[in-house]
Amino acid sequence: MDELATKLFDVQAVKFGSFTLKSGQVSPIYFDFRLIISYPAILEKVAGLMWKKCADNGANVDLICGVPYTALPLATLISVTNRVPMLLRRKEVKDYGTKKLIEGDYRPGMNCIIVEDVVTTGSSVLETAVELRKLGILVTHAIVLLDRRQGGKENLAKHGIELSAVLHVEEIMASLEKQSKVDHKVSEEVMDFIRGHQQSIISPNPRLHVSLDERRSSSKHPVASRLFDLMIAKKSNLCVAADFSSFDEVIKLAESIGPKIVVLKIHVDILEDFTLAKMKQLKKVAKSHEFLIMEDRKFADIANTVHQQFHGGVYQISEWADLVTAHPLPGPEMITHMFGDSSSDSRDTCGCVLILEMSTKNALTNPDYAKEGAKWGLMASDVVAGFVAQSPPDSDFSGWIQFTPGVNSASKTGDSKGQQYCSPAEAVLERGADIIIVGRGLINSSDVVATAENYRTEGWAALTQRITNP
Ligand SMILES: O=c1ccn([C@@H]2O[C@H](COP(=O)(O)O)[C@@H](O)[C@H]2O)c(=O)[nH]1
Repeated sequence: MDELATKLFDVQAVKFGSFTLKSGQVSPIYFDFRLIISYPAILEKVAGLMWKKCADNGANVDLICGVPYTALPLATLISVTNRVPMLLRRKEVKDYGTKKLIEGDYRPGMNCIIVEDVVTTGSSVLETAVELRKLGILVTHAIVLLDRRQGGKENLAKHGIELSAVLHVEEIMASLEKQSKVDHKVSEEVMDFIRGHQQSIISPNPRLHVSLDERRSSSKHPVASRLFDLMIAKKSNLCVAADFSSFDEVIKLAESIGPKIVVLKIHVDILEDFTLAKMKQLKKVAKSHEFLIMEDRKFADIANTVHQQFHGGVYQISEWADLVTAHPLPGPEMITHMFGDSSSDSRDTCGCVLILEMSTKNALTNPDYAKEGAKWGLMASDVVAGFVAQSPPDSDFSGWIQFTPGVNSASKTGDSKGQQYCSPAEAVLERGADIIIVGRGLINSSDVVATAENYRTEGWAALTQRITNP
């Protein structure tokens, strides 16, 4: 480390004086690592140490991505030397061609390590992580040549990113002082500045503050794309849970509130008078009022059984459901194979909605469960259109849609059987809901049309507020 610190000082990649940083602060030390490209031996040494740090930390690496621009040569060298594929993040979108911000070959669910030269607050690393996460790429580690120790490690940890640094500012100062490159006074001045300038950052969540149009273009499932279109066209994020035992009641409700909703959710197995002919009738209503039908089947068996439950039996769910819920409990293979093989038509006509968290008190769906389920969902982006949750999952992806049940404006607590409720605004603004699911709060009201309009207005206003005022 002494050798590296000296080399960086000698080529003036570490400078002392008075420097105005991006944040406006005036710093007594400046790291100009752009210079390293003029010294291939130093570049090679640094890239080697960074990759070693990464390997020592046991990070899972499928891809690496450099933060533009200074870290790009470092990332390229690491990529080529270690045969690890690289992604390129653009700073600005081109207004021609593919208009992509991230270039390269990737699949959702892949682990990407971010490579950076210097971290102060961590904001540049986070900006890159946000863009990668929008595409379903997992980002849990970043590797940096120098950590200025001004809060970056802590800030990134809050966003699920572990930062590893080859050098820390106090090591550089100690080393340069030991070798009489700087005197003790300068060293003290630098360390006082570092201690006095700890900074935090607030970061946009990858999904919560992105426009629906933009999310629609990153969505990977045709049913999710259709749902984004409906939300935009109908200015609605309302899904109604039509939990009646009579199919005629469901159809009557759908006819009256159809213009206000984007999804009608049913439990087909509680309908006493289910017939495929009545389902055809409901499909007609859904077509004319433009809403999707979600079967809240909550599949949770082995893939072979779920496949039969989905396609067969008396309900023939695959014939009519636009969305169907499933627990990730049985594992990723069930999710991948539930609709059949990759050529199955159902993959385009029906989207799986994974239940990552339940709304009930004492549910076993804890954060680790939700995190793992979300990861599996990302790996099956041709099957999964969204998820049911009470908070944004760790592995978030802006092309997915979050459905949040347990919404009821009239009850602050819940029912007497474990269900918990919150308001539409709380569901959207605090819990990350894109779509609010309202059941008894609407279907038991005396004027379902007026109540649907109230939920639609409140839910939509909250969603608009969240997008426009991050
Ligand atoms: O975690 C979950 C998952 C699904 N639900 C379903 O949503 C509705 C809620 O009905 P309310 O009358 O508004 O309580 C119902 O169909 C549940 O099966 C859920 O509540 N929680």
